Amino acid sequence: MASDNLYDSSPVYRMAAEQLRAVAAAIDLDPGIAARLAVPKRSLITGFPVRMDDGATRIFMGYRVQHSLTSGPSKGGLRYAPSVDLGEVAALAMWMSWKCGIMNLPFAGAKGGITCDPAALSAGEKERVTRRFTEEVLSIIGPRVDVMAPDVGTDEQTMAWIMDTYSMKIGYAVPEVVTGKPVELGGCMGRREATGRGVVYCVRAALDELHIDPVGATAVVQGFGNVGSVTCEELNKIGTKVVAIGDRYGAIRNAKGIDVAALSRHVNAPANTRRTVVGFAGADEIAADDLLTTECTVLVPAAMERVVTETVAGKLRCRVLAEGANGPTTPNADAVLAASDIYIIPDVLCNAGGVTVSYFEWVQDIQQFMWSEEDVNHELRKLMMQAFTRVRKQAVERKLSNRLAALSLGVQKVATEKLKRGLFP
Ligand SMILES: NC(=O)C1=CN([C@@H]2O[C@H](COP(=O)(O)OP(=O)(O)OC[C@H]3O[C@@H](n4cnc5c(N)ncnc54)[C@H](OP(=O)(O)O)[C@@H]3O)[C@@H](O)[C@H]2O)C=CC1
Ligand SMILES: O=C(O)CCC(=O)C(=O)O
Repeated sequence: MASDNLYDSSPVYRMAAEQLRAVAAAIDLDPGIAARLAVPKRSLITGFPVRMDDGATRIFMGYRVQHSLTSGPSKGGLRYAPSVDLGEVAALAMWMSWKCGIMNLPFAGAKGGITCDPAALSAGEKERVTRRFTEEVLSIIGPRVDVMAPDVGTDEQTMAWIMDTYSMKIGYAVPEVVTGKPVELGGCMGRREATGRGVVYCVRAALDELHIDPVGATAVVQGFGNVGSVTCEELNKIGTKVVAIGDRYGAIRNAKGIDVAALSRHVNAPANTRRTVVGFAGADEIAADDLLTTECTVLVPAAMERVVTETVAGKLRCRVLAEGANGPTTPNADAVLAASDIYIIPDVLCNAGGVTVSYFEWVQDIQQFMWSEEDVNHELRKLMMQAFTRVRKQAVERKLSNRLAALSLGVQKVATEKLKRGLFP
């Protein structure tokens, strides 16, 4: 039977909806609330024209999905990638709601995206795409409505263009309309590093629980962008060697440990136009398909969704799966992993450092009082470890997997707020 839910054509959205059904069953969620939470509050779809460098006009598809507005302004990143569609963005928005709930942040979930390959756009084209998209979503964003941040394919510069476009419309500077912007424009110290730092705080806590010394442990990381590269640096700081890293173009391996600083220089070298890890002299190239199944203590997917499939799950050779990316593990893979001794740190907890420091940034911009990086990192660690403890307590007391425990805390918080506001008279 054809579905009347227009998000359902996306496998990523179906995966998020399946997770929600599993949580609803596990915590005996009110069916009316469960049905409400399964569908985003509102979505804006826009096809908009941009003049390209060669003079041609190209139409881009952009999306902003606000999963909920119950808990405060909606919050979540903006993604530029070829895979972007309505369903992917809706799933990511739903996950943001649960993530903000787990972290006790006064936000609801949102996400946005533009279908494009950012590597194929010039800086000027990217700026025009960003500014035009901002104009298109102007009526549904704002510091008290919906606050964007970076995600795959976007960065501090993208946020600066959004802030500028919005501020020009309002007539004065509104730094709190986005987070993850340059520090010079009201950005927060440590926001760029926050997601990777949070991942490694969680890894450290998991290794402690498993009585594994991080010194001498090994890691494999998929993705060497914002989250992946900082995760590698932070893993090195706790004594864990990164033995394999991959990106869109391939993967590399060095059993003695990859020199992360040298790899960053290789990736950012002007001659490396694809900014890829491939070709790095300090490691051997391996088949991209072999990356996730390389033997290691900690595996960190930090790229895209649904990479740990049922087949891959059966071949994993790690002790800890730390989900830096959103949605890297499919529900079928979860079923396989449940029968293994792999310790999963689920995405909605593991990568929550980014939105947590975004919250600090929003607070600082509103108060016009900026914190030191030391204060930011101290508060980040405190909130991440409190959430980690809450999730583990829920898992142990309710006999749930870490994923169901984390999701159930997030879902329950949003559901309680909805019920208290009296949406079901
Ligand atoms: N930025 C943030 O603060 C947060 C990000 N996340 C999540 O973390 C993940 C990574 O985001 P972020 O680091 O910001 O994004 P970036 O754009 O900075 O980096 C993405 C990385 O993933 C790689 N990649 C893209 N597609 C593939 C693929 N098909 N196979 C292998 N590698 C691929 C990219 O390679 P290449 O450069 O070759 O394209 C790049 O190395 C996403 O799931 C995002 O939603 C979660 C919380 C916060
Ligand atoms: O920092 C933010 O507001 C959102 C980060 C994000 O997009 C995510 O956690 O997936």
